[in-house]
Amino acid sequence: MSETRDTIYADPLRATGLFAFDAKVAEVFPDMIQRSVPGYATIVAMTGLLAQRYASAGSRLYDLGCSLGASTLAMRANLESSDCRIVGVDNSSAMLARARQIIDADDNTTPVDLLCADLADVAIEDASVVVLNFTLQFVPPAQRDAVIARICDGLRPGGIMVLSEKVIFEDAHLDALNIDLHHEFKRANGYSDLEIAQKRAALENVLVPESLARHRQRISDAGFSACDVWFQCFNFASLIALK
Ligand SMILES: Nc1ncnc2c1ncn2[C@@H]1O[C@H](C[S@+](CC[C@H]([NH3+])C(=O)[O-])CC(=O)[O-])[C@@H](O)[C@H]1O
Ligand SMILES: O=C(O)C(=O)Cc1ccccc1
Repeated sequence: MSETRDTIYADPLRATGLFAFDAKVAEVFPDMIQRSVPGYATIVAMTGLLAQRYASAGSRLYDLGCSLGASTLAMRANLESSDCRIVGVDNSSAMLARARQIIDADDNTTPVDLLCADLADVAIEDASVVVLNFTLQFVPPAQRDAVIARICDGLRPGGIMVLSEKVIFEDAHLDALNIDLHHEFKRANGYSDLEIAQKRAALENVLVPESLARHRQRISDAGFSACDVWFQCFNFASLIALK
């Protein structure tokens, strides 16, 4: 299937207001995220391998902020444990409507429940794998401690959380360098300086990145026994946390 190209920020007249996961974004999302997030395809694919290793029989696997279900599909394709269910959660009805179509077209039979809800309100129960792939960065910072603590509480012992995020660097020079390298990555993927600047403005105070040290502290405070970065490219990183 050919992907619809993301031109949302190409025209100065069309750039209005804050970034939102509406129908226009849902339509171009696979192209947008692939051209905007270095390592995205690798992170999604490796999430499938992590799920294969950590899923336990009869447990639930959560994809929080599932968008079109990329991580859900990667986990579903790799699962070897019996009687698992995957629960995809997203608060964008436009994203979930498309996710439903994509998941129904997949011939794997592991059950997938899709919930249109705020991930902060969803019960996490009897989980072996919880994935937040570039989602916590959109949750208001004041809610983040409680979200990660509830995930830890809902995981079985031996379970895993995969947390992928845009991050900031404590050193101002490294921060500026990595932001610049990310913009170079977007330019190399065909985005113009105008598109990069307009999207950056739209994401201000909507996508709120934190440092890896902040994430590690929160994960430790929540009760996870171990955590570390398993992937990083510029200011995009993914951590695994073990219960
Ligand atoms: N509070 C919230 N509750 C539920 N969903 C939310 C919330 N806030 C934002 N979202 C949803 O989180 C998703 C973030 S995109 C995830 C990509 C996906 N994981 C992927 O691997 O393709 C990442 C990005 O676009 O940078 C969007 O679909 C939002 O609607
Ligand atoms: O495009 C960016 O600058 C990003 O930080 C990544 C991103 C990807 C998709 C939606 C929102 C942000």
